[in-house]
Amino acid sequence: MEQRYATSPEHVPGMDTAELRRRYLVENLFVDDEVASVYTHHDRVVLLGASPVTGPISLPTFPEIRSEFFFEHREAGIVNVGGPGAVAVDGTSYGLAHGACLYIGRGAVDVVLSSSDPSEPARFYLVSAPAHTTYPTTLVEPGGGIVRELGDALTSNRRTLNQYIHENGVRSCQIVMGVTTLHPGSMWNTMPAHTHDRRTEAYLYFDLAPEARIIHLMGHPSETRHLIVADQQAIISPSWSVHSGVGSASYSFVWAMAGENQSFDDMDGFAIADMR
Ligand SMILES: O=C(O)C(=O)C[C@H](O)C(=O)CO
Ligand SMILES: [Zn+2]
Repeated sequence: MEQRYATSPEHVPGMDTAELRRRYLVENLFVDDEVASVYTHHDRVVLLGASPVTGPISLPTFPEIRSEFFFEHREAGIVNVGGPGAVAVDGTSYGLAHGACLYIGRGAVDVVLSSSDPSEPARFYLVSAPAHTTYPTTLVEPGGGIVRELGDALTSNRRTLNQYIHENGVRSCQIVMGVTTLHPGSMWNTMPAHTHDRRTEAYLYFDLAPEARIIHLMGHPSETRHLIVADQQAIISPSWSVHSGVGSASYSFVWAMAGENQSFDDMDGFAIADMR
């Protein structure tokens, strides 16, 4: 499991492109028949990617989390960004279509990930945080949860948010998770941008054409930097960082948060005119 220690906004101005990418961009989450994992010390969030091709993958535990099994002290949300697949949790199988979300509560022992068709493998993206109690493992179908329409075609930011795991829906200890899909012709996500100093957030961009890229903005609003991001790559966004992007083609992204509270609207917005 790759370890990424926490950073502060004062570190960012001194970083070159390679260091920004090494600290905040997760490039290779999906390797056939493997589990890739990154532990960020921002709110102790774990990002994990699994792509079962030749057979099912049993979710391992990792020495870095000092747990007998992965969910001994943790919970997670999983979104499938690949072909259809299934996740079996202690013997109960949940089918995950492309874009579906599964919440797995603390205490699940045996988690097995599989693809329905090896020629179109599932790609399971998992975001996990420490959990103090157990909530029921629950599946949300693509397009489910609370739906919010934001932005306007005239400002190229019309988008639909599906809130899957949140305080008024599928319950969790810390994880808040959903998917945002840009409408045709709209390219800007999360603009106007915001921070939420009480939560770390991670984005995973998906359904982006292979040759297309996202220009993702990060950093303190008064000192932003950008990352050029390809399909199925993730961003770690510390609590002090804006997280917003513009695509060179249409795309969706999984957003997930953990931290002090689960209040989606607890954010501090910034007009673009005030950003640097
Ligand atoms: O398009 C958006 O705006 C988002 O999806 C915003 C994220 O959900 C987010 O940043 C939540 O804090
Ligand atoms: Zn946010």
